[in-house]
Amino acid sequence: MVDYRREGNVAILTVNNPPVNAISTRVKDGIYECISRAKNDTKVSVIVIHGHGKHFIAGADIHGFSGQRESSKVVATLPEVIAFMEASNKPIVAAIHGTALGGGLEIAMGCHYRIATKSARVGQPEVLIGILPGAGGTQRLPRLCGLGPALDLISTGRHIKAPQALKLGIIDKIVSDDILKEGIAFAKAVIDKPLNGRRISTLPVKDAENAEQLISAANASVRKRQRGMMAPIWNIKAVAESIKLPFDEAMEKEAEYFTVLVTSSQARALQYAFFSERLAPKWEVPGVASYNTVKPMNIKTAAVIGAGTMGTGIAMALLNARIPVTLVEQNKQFLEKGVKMIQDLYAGSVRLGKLTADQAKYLLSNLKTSLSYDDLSTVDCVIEAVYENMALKKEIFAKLDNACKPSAVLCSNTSSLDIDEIASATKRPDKVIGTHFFVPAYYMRLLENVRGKLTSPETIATVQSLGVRIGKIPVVVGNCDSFVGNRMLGTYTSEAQFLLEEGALPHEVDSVIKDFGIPIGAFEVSDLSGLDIGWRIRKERYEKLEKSGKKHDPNARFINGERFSPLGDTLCEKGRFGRKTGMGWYRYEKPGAKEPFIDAEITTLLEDYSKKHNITRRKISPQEIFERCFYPLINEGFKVLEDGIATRPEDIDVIWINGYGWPKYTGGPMYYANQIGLDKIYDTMCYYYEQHPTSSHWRPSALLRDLAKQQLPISQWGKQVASRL
Ligand SMILES: CCCCCCCC/C=C\C=C\CC(=O)SCCNC(=O)CCNC(=O)[C@H](O)C(C)(C)COP(=O)(O)OP(=O)(O)OC[C@H]1O[C@@H](n2cnc3c(N)ncnc32)[C@H](O)[C@@H]1OP(=O)(O)O
Repeated sequence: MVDYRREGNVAILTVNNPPVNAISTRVKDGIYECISRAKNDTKVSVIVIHGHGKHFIAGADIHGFSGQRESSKVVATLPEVIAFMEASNKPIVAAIHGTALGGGLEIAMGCHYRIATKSARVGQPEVLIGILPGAGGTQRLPRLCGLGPALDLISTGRHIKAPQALKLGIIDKIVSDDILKEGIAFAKAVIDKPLNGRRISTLPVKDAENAEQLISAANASVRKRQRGMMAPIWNIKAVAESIKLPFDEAMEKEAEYFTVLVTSSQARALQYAFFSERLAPKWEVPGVASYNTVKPMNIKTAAVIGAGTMGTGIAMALLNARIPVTLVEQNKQFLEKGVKMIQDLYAGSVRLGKLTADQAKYLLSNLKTSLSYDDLSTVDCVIEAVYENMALKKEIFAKLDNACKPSAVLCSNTSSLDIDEIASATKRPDKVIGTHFFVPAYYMRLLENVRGKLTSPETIATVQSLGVRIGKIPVVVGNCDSFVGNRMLGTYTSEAQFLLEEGALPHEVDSVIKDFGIPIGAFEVSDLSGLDIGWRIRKERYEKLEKSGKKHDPNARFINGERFSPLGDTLCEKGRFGRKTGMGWYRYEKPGAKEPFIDAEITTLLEDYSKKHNITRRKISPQEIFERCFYPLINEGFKVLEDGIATRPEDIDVIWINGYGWPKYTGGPMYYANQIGLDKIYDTMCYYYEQHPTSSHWRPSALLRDLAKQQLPISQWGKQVASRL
C-alpha cells in the first residue's frame, strides 16, 4: 500500500492503493511506518511522498466511515500520523498530481512543502459526504491560506486547481508533469533549509482580525445555498475554533465535531449517494447484458434535431465535450434563434470568466447548422429534441432512418412518450433509445436513458458512455409512460392538487415541500415551467379519449374511474400559465417576474371549486401534506422496481437527486424510505388507500410490502428485484 525506497539521501514514499490512493487503515499505517523508517535511516536527509497512478491521495477511504474498519497495526490515528510527519526534523515534500483531497490534502499539509503539477486539484470535500476534515484540515488550512479562503473551501467542498492553490499559498510551486522527478529535485534543494516556519500548526491563523465578519458571512451563505445540511454548519464551527483556541485544543474540538457528523444519518445518506452516483453508469439489465459485457460505439460526431431550449442545451453539452454537432431545424429563423441562444450562453460564460474567448470560439467552431436531414449521412448519433408529439417524432425518426448511416444511433429526448412506438417508425429499432435530458441540458447532470424492447445492449452501452463523456450521470431505465422520474413525479403533482381541492393553499403545500429540502415547491415549479405544457399534453389525451368514443367533461374529477383534478386546466383556461403570464398558482408583479405572491383570486377560485363539488374544506396539517406528497412518490418507486423499469433502488435515488432536486442529504426517496421504515410507509399507504380508493397511486406496492417484512439492507434490494422479474 505504501512503498519505500531510497535514492541517495532522498527517501521516496509511494502511496499505491488504486484507483484513487484512498487512505485505508493500511495506507495510514504504511505512511507512519515509512516515515518512521526514513526518520531512523541515517542515510536519509529528506523525504518525498507521492501517489502511484492518477492521484496523489483523494482522501480517506469513504467505505471506512460506515462499514467495517480494518484493524490498525500501529496505534496512531491519522491526525497523529500527520502530527508525527509535521514534527519530523527531516523535511518532507508532498509531490502532488491528480488530486490531493480531504485526508490527502491534510497529509500534504502535514508535510513541510507542497509542490503540484499544473492540472492538479486540491480541496477539502468532506462536507459533501456529510463530515469534516478530521485530521487537522479545519486547523491547518486557515493557517496556510487565511480564514476567508479556508471557510470557503471547507464549507463548500469545492476543488481548486494548482494555479489558484499557489495564489492562496496552499502549494509552494507548480512544476512539470514529471512529478516524482520534480519532487526529488525540490527535496534536494530544501535539505538544509530551516523547518521552523514550515510547520503549519505553529503558524498564526491569517485574517484572524476579520473572523467575526468572515464567519457570519460563511454561515449566511450556508443558510442560503446549503439549506438543511448539518455538515457545513459544523465545518464552519470547527474552523472558527482555530481563532478561539490554541492548535491542540482546537484539534480536540475538531475530533469532537467529527464524531457528531460521522455518526449522523445525513453523512450516511450522502456517502450512499456518492457511491450510487458512481454505480449508475455501470448499468445492468438482468438477464440481458451489463456494462462489462458490451463495448460502446465511439461517437465522433452528433446531430441534434430541434433548436429550442432543449435542443440547444443538448448541443452545448455535446460541444462542451468537444463533440462536433450539426444542429437541424425546419426553418432558417428557428435555426438562427437557436444559434444565437448558444452564442449568448457562451458569451455569458466568457463574461463570468468560466471560458476564455478563444475557448468559446473553439467550441462554437464545432457547431454546424442545417435545414436538411441529407446533411446527417455521416453522423454517429442523432438526438431528437422537438416537442412532445408522437406523430411528429415518428415522422422525424422515419426520415432519420432514411438519411443516416445504418450504424448511427437514433435517440429521442422524450420525457414521457413510448420509445417502442417511436422506434417502430424505423427499420433499426435496435439503434433507437430515449435520452431524457433535464433543463438546462448543458448544466443538469442527470441523463435518463430509456431502453425500448428492441434496443440493443450496444446502443445502451453507447449512450451510457456518451453520457459519462459529456459529464452527465447516466442511468438506464425501462420504457413505460413517463419512465422513472416523471412517473413518480406524477403521483406527487396529482396529490398536491388534491390537497388544494380539500382545503390547502398552494403556498402551504409548497412550504412543506421546501422545508423538507426540495429547493422549489410543486406549484412554484409548475409556474416556472408553464402550466400550458401539461395542458397541451392533457388536451391530446382528451382528444384521444373522445376519438375512442368517451366524451371528456372539462369539470370531471374522475377519468376512467381514477381521481383527477381539473384545476390545472381551469387555470389555463383563464390564461394563468405561470410566471410567463404573471399569474399561475401564484401572482407575480409582471409577466416573467420571479417572486411569487399568494393570490387572493386563487384562494377564492379554490373555495368556489370546493363548494361547487361539495367538498368541505379543512385545515390540512403539514404532516398530512408531507405524507400525501411524498409517500405515493416513494411507493411508485417500489412499483417502478417491481415492473423492472428500474433495476436498482440506487438508480431511482440518483434520478431524484440529480433531476428533481431531492435533498441529497436524505439519500434519495428509496434510501429515505428505508430510513423512515418500510413498514411505516406500507402501513401509511394502506391507511390512505382506504381513504382514497379512487387514486391508484395509494395502492401499496407488493414489493414494498415484501421488503418491509424481510428487512433487507438497501444494497440487497436490487438482487431481490432481479429474482422476481
Ligand atoms: C477520536 C477521534 C479521532 C478522529 C479521527 C478522525 C480521522 C478522520 C481523518 C480524516 C478524514 C478525512 C476525510 C476524508 O478524506 S473523506 C474523503 C474526501 N475525499 C473525497 O471526497 C474525494 C471523493 N472522490 C472524488 O471526488 C473523485 O472520485 C475523484 C478523486 C475526483 C476522481 O474522480 P473520477 O476520476 O471521476 O473517478 P470516480 O469518482 O468515478 O472514482 C473512481 C473510483 O474511486 C472510488 N473513490 C473515489 N474516491 C474515493 C474515496 N475517497 N474512498 C473510496 N473510494 C473512492 C469511486 O467510488 C470509484 O470507484 P468505482 O470505480 O468502484 O466506482
